[in-house]
Amino acid sequence: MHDLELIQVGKVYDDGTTAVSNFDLAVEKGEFVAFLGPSGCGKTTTLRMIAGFETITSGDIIIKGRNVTDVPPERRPTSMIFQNYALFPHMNVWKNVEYGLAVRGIAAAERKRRVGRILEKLGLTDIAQHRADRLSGGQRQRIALARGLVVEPDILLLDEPLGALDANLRRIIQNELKLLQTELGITFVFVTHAQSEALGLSDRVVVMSNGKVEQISDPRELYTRPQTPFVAGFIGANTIFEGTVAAPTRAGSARLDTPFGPMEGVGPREVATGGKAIIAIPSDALDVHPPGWQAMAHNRVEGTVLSREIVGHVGTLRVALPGRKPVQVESHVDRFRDLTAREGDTVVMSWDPARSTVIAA
Ligand SMILES: Nc1ncnc2c1ncn2[C@@H]1O[C@H](COP(=O)(O)OP(=O)(O)OP(=O)(O)O)[C@@H](O)[C@H]1O
Repeated sequence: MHDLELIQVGKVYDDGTTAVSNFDLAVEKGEFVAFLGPSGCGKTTTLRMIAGFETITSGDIIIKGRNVTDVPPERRPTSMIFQNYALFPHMNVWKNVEYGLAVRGIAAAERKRRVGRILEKLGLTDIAQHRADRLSGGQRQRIALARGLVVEPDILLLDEPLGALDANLRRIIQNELKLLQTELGITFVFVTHAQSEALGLSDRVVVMSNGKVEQISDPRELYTRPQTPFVAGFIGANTIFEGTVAAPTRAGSARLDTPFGPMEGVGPREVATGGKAIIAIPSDALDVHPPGWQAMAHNRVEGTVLSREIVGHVGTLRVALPGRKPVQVESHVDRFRDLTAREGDTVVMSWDPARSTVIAA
């Protein structure tokens, strides 16, 4: 049995805005799933529908085998943590964390036991008597987390919980969050528009655009095998060429005719001969050679070096091609050492067909 299932879930707001359509997802117990996508794509709406704060217009939401579509938020086995934490400013930390238990009618002795335990787990015991509005962003975030966890939910829903923190604190709390999730074995559903956060923390990422699911994959597959043009453009730093499918050359791969010559890549999805398609190449899959390099007749593109930069361990080369935006090659600095090309030089870029993906456009 899944912890959470969304079956063809849709949401049309009263003013006619379609926020989410045909959303299908099944989440295992203990999984960490992130909803990732640009602003307005429907992430928060979906999370709020799971929590029960928003009604759904179509489909069903099943939690642990039970259809909760008509169950109010306080009777769902979920807890939600908001970006602004929504703490009671005048109450102390203990009271903030205890509140949800009191609302649920949990007896005083049990409340004391649970609050004490969760404050200890999150390192908040020493500030239990401090007022919430006198605390730092990191402390407030932990209190919000304690408040969500103290009710012992099956599913913790987190809406951009780290959005208000500075980069350093964000990293620290990301680590804590991941450790806590692994330790408690609770299912986490996390909304973010920060790609690194989604890819770094989750077991699976749901990429959304315009209220629709584009792809549900583990982070690695999202990087290496985008399934839609949107994902290819949104995740990582892919170079994308447009073309027409010349022939599915062999099982699982396809060849495209493009303005930059023939290109071959893995085509995990059905792509019809003669149809429009794109090929996506991760920036670190590109090899750079001197002009005149001819070892491959396909998957080779010639351009002019615009810039060459090394920051830490990463080398970046920007290469201009006629009639399109520059191509970015990223690589570990070691691979750049032997590269003599400088600004203005002609280079040939090539890549292994197995590392590029053909997607129907
Ligand atoms: N109460 C509402 N009434 C009408 N439209 C709404 C309402 N809330 C959200 N929307 C619209 O629904 C769409 C999805 O919004 P939602 O907040 O779910 O997106 P999001 O991906 O979470 O965005 P963000 O990252 O900016 O929070 C948007 O077009 C938004 O304007």
